Amino acid sequence: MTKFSTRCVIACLLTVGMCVLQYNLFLRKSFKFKIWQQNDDGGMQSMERRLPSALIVGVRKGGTRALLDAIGLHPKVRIVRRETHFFDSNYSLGFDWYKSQMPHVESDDEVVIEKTPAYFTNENVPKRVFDWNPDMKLILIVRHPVYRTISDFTQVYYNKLEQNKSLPVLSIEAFRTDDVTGDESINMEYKPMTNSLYDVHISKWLKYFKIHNFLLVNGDVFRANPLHELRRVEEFLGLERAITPSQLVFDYQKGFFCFRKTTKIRCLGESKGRKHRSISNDVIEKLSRMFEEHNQNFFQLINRSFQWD
Ligand SMILES: Nc1ncnc2c1ncn2[C@@H]1O[C@H](COP(=O)(O)OS(=O)(=O)O)[C@@H](OP(=O)(O)O)[C@H]1O
Repeated sequence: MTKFSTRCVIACLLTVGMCVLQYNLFLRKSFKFKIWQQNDDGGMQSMERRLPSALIVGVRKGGTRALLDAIGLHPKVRIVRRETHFFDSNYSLGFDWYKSQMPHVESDDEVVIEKTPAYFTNENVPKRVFDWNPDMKLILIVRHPVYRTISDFTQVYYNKLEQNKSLPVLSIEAFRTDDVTGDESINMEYKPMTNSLYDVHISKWLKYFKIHNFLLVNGDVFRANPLHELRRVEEFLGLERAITPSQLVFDYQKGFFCFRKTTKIRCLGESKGRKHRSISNDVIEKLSRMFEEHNQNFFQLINRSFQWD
């Protein structure tokens, strides 16, 4: 190659390099200084991640997954698909790790939201969340405690079945009998039962947060009429009403609502809404009696009541 053509190649490369640099600077300026990269579809995707400003903290089997998916229909909401378990199990991994789990955001008015139902019942979580962000928006979706317990028990039952372990019987696991008095009480070592003692768990949160940090979502109403509760969530998150009835599609076969973001309709997986283990009326009545006092305490703590008769 002659000296002249080498110079030409170098000049061309420099020009292309300058153009790429200018283009990047232009993108950063016009997209509020965020770093963008090309995604698989050829479009541009922001590389910025942001920690959540709202958490769905529970309750387990309350409808947390459906609520997360449904609020994710809102154009200004970015959801964290997997349960990060950051504030309970993965805290030692640090906030950089937590941030790496977050979705990409494109504008400052987007709300990032995460759900890990184990947060509600873990003793360490309230203080950790409060120390990090005392203004955190906390969403708690609760459900009739008796049916939540049966749902939790059903999940545990099928997990054990899959692992070829011995299968539990709810009436044996749920209660304890006092050797002296013969009185029966809740087995405080059995999680499907203790997870339903909402008063016990919310008390631990209220040592740090005020009740107005919480939005209480009625899981039984949400399941039958999601939009009713979604409007409350939109308001709580400071968002405009944007989720439309046409995005909530009832699937008659499943007996649940599915969610339409673009053209695709997404229903929840097999482990949600599966047939519950059959429980006798006697056991259901006993469960109701045992939860009654806890429910009343819970209503006092949250200044609201639910129809859980
Ligand atoms: N739209 C829609 N689709 C499917 N399932 C729905 C929906 N809305 C509410 N639910 C109820 O959600 C219950 C599961 O709750 P979670 O998602 O919180 O469970 S988990 O704790 O994450 O395992 C699940 O409980 P079970 O019916 O007992 O399985 C459902 O009743």
